[in-house]
Amino acid sequence: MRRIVARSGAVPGAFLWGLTLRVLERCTELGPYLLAYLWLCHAAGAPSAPGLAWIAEPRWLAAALLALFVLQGVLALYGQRLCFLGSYRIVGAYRERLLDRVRRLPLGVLRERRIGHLSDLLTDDIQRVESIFTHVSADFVAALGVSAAAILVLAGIDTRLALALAATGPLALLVLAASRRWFERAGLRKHARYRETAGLLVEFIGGLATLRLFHRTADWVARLDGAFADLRRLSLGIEKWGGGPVMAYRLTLETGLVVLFLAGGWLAAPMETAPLGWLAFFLLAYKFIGPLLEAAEYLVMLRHACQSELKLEEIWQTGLLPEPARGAVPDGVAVCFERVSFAYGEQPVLREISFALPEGGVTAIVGPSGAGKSTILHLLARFHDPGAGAVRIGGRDLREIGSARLHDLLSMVFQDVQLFDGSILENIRAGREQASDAEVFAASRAADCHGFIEGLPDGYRTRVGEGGLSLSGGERQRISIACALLKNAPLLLLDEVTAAVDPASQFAIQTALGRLAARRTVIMVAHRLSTVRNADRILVLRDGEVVESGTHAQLLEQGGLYARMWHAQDATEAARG
Ligand SMILES: Nc1ncnc2c1ncn2[C@@H]1O[C@H](COP(=O)(O)OP(=O)(O)OP(=O)(O)O)[C@@H](O)[C@H]1O
Repeated sequence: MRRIVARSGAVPGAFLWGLTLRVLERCTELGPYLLAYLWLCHAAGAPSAPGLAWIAEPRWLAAALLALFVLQGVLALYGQRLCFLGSYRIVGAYRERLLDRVRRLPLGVLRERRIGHLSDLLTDDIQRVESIFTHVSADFVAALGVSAAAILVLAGIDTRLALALAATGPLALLVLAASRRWFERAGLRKHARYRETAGLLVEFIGGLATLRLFHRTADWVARLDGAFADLRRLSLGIEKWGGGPVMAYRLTLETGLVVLFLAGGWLAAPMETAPLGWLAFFLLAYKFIGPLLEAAEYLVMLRHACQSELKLEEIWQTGLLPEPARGAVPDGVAVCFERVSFAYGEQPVLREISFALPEGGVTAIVGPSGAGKSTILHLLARFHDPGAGAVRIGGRDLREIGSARLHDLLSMVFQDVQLFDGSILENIRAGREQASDAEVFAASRAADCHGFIEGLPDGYRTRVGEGGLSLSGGERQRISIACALLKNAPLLLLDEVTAAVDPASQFAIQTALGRLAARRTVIMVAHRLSTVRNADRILVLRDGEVVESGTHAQLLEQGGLYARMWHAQDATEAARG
């Protein structure tokens, strides 16, 4: 909770006041027992404490009880109000800062994280964290508070018996503390497995058609069954072992009553007012143990909420890219990689790679799968910063230019275009918010998507994305190209945009790209070499190094990797007819 308050930057004053009032409210529960005890002492003829003679008068006793209940009501009202107000203030500020953090996460990290996982974090997990403040913590602290007050009152009646009653408390706490770390680790293990299983499920559903065609569904179902069985085992383990320590805690606490009896017997005549004193003592003993047992239940809820907080903490621990206070202005968009190395975790992808691309024209990056082609585009768009070396645009290091200015300079079209939930018009206009309808239509015509959009029932107002119309890969790509055209950025990065579309769409996209490439600097990653033969220069990448560069004709003449890849693709396409 301290970490959440610190991350939120909110002042926890109201919340702490609320907590205090809630603790006081619960402490008033002891009042009737105390009054009854004092009254019984008086009735039994025990000498009453100075100033407590009024206890003999039933009307004063009734008035005291009434005052107590009114006080309890007032404390409950203000305590809850302040707790809720303070909680929502803290969690609201925390949520805002968290969203801001997510917004500033490196694009590479956002691409790696599954959307589902992030939205779970920002909805379910944050809600669980919210519940710590709004409900669980106040009840938990109030329960601890009333227990503490009860044991103090009991100590006032008889210190030795109070000590006997509380003797097992530390042991009970030890049981809980010992199990905490285990519970956390088990929770994180389950969380990791859950993420893997969710990922497998998404892959399975996405690739179901292909899997069926290749009769591979049975293997996948077996794999998924294994993952679910594992998840079930981990979940049961958590419930079993997570609940176990809480049971042990309750048992150890309740043993305090047994110790109390033994101590009572051993001390023989412990109190002058026995047996009335004994009666009051046992009633109050339950007010000590009862809330502590309640607290164990809140503790289970707290532990689940702590799991969620730990998951959210991952976001805070993910480093942000350093951003300059004022981004440097590059001189044009000539690109230069200077001895750039990059690794995903431990896996090196680019090794001291250097090349320079002049402004204007089309550069294609080709090479075998996994060579690091997309990674070059990702570094250029500053999804990540390089581990070593420098990526420059217009002579300035991207770290000096800063992400905001850099993103103004470039447009990127991916192979897997994600359109957001909204109309087609809004999706294209994302390229330039101020663009008029006429400019959007012009960009769509140039991207060769105006025709099919006009053919849709609601035209440009047709909704796409989640719950909307599903478009083909080629159609989505042309919309994305229209968006890039509208943005009119001088540097264009294309990541295998024609890899997964049919020849007709490929032709349409190529034509649109041709328009997009005019007057711009284009860097494209391509698998199909036929789509890059007209590029002004081609970089051939293998194992994270540039092994060849030149035009299509020059590279064919060199007879190296490019030439071999070209002939291999040529032969495949010829065989396909
Ligand atoms: N987010 C990531 N986390 C970990 N490894 C990654 C990540 N993205 C890519 N890689 C790995 O880095 C290597 C280079 O990936 P990259 O996508 O740059 O290659 P590529 O040449 O574009 O490959 P392809 O043509 O198959 O798309 C690959 O081995 C890939 O598995």
